[in-house]
Amino acid sequence: MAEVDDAPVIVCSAPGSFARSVLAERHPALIEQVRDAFPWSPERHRALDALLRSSTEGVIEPLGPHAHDRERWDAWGAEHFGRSWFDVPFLWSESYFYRLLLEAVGYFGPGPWQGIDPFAPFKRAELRGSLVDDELAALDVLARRPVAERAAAYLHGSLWGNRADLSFTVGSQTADGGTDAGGTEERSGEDPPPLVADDSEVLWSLLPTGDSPGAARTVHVIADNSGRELIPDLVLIDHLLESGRADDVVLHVKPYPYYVSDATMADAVDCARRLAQASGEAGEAGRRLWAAMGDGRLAVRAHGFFCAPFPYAEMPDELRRQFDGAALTIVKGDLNYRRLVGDRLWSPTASFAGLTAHFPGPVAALRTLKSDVIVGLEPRTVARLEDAAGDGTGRAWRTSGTHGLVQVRT
Ligand SMILES: O=P(O)(O)OC[C@@]1(O)O[C@H](CO)[C@@H](O)[C@@H]1O
Repeated sequence: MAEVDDAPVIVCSAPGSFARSVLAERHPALIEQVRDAFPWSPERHRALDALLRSSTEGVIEPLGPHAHDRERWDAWGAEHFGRSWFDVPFLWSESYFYRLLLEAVGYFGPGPWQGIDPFAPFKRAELRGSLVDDELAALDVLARRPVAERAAAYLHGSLWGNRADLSFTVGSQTADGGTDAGGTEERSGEDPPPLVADDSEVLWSLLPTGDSPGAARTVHVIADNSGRELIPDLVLIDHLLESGRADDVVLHVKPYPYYVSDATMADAVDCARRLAQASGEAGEAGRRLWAAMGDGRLAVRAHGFFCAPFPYAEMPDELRRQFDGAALTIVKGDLNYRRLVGDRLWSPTASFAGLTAHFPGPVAALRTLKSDVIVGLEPRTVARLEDAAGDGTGRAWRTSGTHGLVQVRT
C-alpha cells in the first residue's frame, strides 16, 4: 500500500478490484432495476440501453448539447471524454454515471418524466418497511436510559444506519414495496461489530452541553443515504438540539438523486414525516424536528457540489465559507469519506488529521467501510483486521460494510 505522498488515485481498471466490480457489475444491475421500476417509454428504454453499452464497453461522452449543466460537466470532464470508463478516477466515473442515468430517464426534462426520482420506489419500500418500525420503537426503550448512554446510542444509530445503503444492495432487492429493502444485516457477524477507530469522546468534547458564551453553536451534517440512515441522523440532530449541544443544525442533502439512496430534500421531508407520524418518542422527535425546520434551528441545504465528482479539498469557496465557524461538521457515510480524505489507496495508517486539514473547521466522519479507502488506523488494528479477514485477500473488511468508524479532526 502506497505512502501518503504518492498514494494512487483509485481507478476501475485493476482486475478483481472493488472499484471495477462497481462499474462492471453493480452499474449494469442498477440500470436493469431502474428499468423494471417504471413503465418507461420506448425512448427511455433506448436511452437506458445506450447507457448500458457506453458504460460497460464504450468511452465517456460529453453530455448532450441541451443539457442544463453541459458547460459544468464539460469543464469537469475535459480530460476524461473519449477514454474508457475504467481508466478514469473511480470517484469521477461513478458520479458521471449517476448524472447520465438521470439523463436517460428524463429526470432533467423537458418532458413528462422531469423530476421523477428513478430510485424513489426503492427508497419508499425501505421507508415503509417493518425494519424502520422496529428501529423507531426502540427509541421508546432508549428514552428510559441515562442521557450519556442515549447520546452514545444516537451516535451509533447514525453511524450504523450507514449500512443501509441501497446502492450496496443493488441486485438483492425489488421496488415492489412488499419487502424491506435493507438486506445489509446479514453482512455482519457481530452486531454491531467493534469500531476500527473510535474518537467519540473527542466528538462529544467539541459539543459540550450547557451555556457557552459567544456565537451560536452550529453543527453541520453532510447527509448520506435516506431512509434507514437519515432517520437515525435526524434522531441524532434532534438530540443535539434538545440537549443544547447545538443551537442550530444545517443538514446538507443532494440536489438530485444520486448513488441510489442518497438523501434529497424530498427524502428529508419524507423521513421527517415518517418520524413525526410515528407514536412514542420517535413521533415526539419528529414533531420537534418539524418545528425546528419551521423556526430555522434546522436548515436543509442542497449545494450542487454535493453531486460533484471531486474530493472536498476542491470545494468551492462559497461552500467552504458555510462550514467556517461551525462547532463541528459531521460527514456521513462511505462516499463522503472518500471525498473527505481523497479517493486514493492510502496507507491505512496515514494521518486522518493530515488528510482532512483542508476541511474548514472540526470534522467528524461516521462511516461504515464500503470501499478501499481507509486512513487513520493504528498499526495493530490493521494487523488484527488483516489477520481476521481469513478470506485469502485480507481486504473484505474494507469493502463489506461490516466495520465502522468514528474519526474526528479538531
Ligand atoms: O456513501 P455510502 O452510501 O456509504 O456508500 C456508497 C457506496 O456504496 O457506493 C460506492 C459503490 O457504488 C462505494 O464506494 C460506497 O461504498
